[in-house]
Amino acid sequence: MKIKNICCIGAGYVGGPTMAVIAQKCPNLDVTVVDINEKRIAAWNDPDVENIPIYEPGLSEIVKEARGRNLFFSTDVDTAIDKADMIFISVNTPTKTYGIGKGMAADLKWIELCARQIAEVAKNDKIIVEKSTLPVRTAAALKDILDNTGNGVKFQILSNPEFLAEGTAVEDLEKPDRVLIGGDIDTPEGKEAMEALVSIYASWVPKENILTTNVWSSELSKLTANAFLAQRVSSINAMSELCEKTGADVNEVAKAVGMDSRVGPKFLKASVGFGGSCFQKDILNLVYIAKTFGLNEVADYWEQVIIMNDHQKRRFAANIVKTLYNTVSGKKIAILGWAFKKDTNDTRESAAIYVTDYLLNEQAEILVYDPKVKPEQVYADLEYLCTHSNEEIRERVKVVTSAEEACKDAHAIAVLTEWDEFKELDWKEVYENMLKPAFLFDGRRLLNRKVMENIGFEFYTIGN
Ligand SMILES: NC(=O)C1=CN([C@@H]2O[C@H](COP(=O)(O)OP(=O)(O)OC[C@H]3O[C@@H](n4cnc5c(N)ncnc54)[C@H](O)[C@@H]3O)[C@@H](O)[C@H]2O)C=CC1
Ligand SMILES: O=C(O)[C@H]1O[C@H](OP(=O)(O)OP(=O)(O)OC[C@H]2O[C@@H](n3ccc(=O)[nH]c3=O)[C@H](O)[C@@H]2O)[C@H](O)[C@@H](O)[C@@H]1O
Repeated sequence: MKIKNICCIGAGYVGGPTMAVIAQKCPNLDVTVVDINEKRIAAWNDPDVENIPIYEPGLSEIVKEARGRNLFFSTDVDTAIDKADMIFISVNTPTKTYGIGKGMAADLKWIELCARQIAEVAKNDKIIVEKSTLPVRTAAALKDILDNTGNGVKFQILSNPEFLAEGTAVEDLEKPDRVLIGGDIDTPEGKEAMEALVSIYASWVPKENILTTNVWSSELSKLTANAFLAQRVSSINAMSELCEKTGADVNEVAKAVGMDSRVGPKFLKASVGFGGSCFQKDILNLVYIAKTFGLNEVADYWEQVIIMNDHQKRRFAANIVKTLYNTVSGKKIAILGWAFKKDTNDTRESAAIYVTDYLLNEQAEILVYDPKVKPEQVYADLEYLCTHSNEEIRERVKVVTSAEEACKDAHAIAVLTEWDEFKELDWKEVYENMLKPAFLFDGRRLLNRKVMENIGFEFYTIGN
């Protein structure tokens, strides 16, 4: 099957970068990314490519090269569906906030809306690709909707989960460890659809890195991969607390453990807790799926990863309060970094939100600085928790434009995102402009204890 037109529904952190790279690598394909969010599409089309809505190193250059040539951004979803031979669904699948499965299951309403819209519009056979992260067996539900509400045209459903990490999206897309494609391996039409998608990726990914499986394995592999990664972070974070009690250093422990080739060195960095839009939501979803099958031990096992992560965020914040003589009421605390990791402007589930909320409960005055996050996002993140009134948040939280400004006259600093620029700060000057004793809490193991203590800081870090 020859694919000429591709459409992607959802111009977010996955749809945007993924389609930009496909368009760049396959100039013979026309790629249209559509979204119902007009502001987002306008930003993707902004003549100044630096204003595209997602910050990822290297992304603006790719968009500049491909946009208008064979990469298009539009709000006209129907036309894009109609034209496309292959449709990627890359819409959000957040945790449900209502009804059955509230707080655990994935909310699939946007996925279902896409399926119904595709069924209504499609006039010829199409390949539908699940790019969003979905519960295992979602492809069956999609097929049901498409086949029962469509115009009699044929749909092949593939699962092609995305493994990119934010901050390194372009690199991950250009050199993926693997591309996973699940499909109906038992029918010629299924195999043909899988081959069509394989041939797109094969334009730049070595064939041996393209893995094909049945559709259920592919869907479940994505949830499993995120659960394993998050579990490593929770495992090392659990050890960080023990290190603090025993005089061991978690970085040394991680290095010693990670040098075992069976364990490997990656994802063993102790931190204030993992954030990001997916780890928590995908594990909760896994827990929910296990529970629905009555697999309570399986569910409990994975839920512990989240429990440990919540504990890590809470104990970091509690340590600030305890160290500042058991009260932060009216004290200025500088929060350095709001994004959930460096090199992204994404703040979803960022540890900074929860640490700040905890400190607001204790009536602290908060000054936030992040090089890529806009003030409105900081306020929106805190307001979303509904634990403090909007007035209180705006009164107690100020978002400033430099780290120096945030730290001036502060009682304490908390480093919550590992931005490179925080390493390069003139810490001596920062120290001089703070109230004394000057407390510094490093939630990222970014700074050198000896150097900071020599400057004069009361220094606290994770796992040491
Ligand atoms: N953010 C990440 O790094 C990764 C995310 N994923 C998964 O990819 C999926 C998308 O995630 P993100 O891109 O981060 O989400 P996002 O929230 O940034 O983007 C989703 C977009 O879909 C649009 N949308 C929703 N319903 C629509 C509809 N019916 N028609 C047109 N547009 C619609 C929304 O307006 C939004 O702009 C999720 O399932 C997520 O779990 C997978 C790997 C990495
Ligand atoms: O499904 C997804 O959304 C994606 O989730 C993660 O990617 P992402 O959340 O973008 O970023 P990570 O690099 O995994 O970091 C997640 C969180 O864990 C933290 N982390 C990571 C690694 C580590 O050793 N320690 C640690 O605290 C990070 O600071 C961050 O807060 C996975 O790494 C991707 O493979 C996956 O595609």
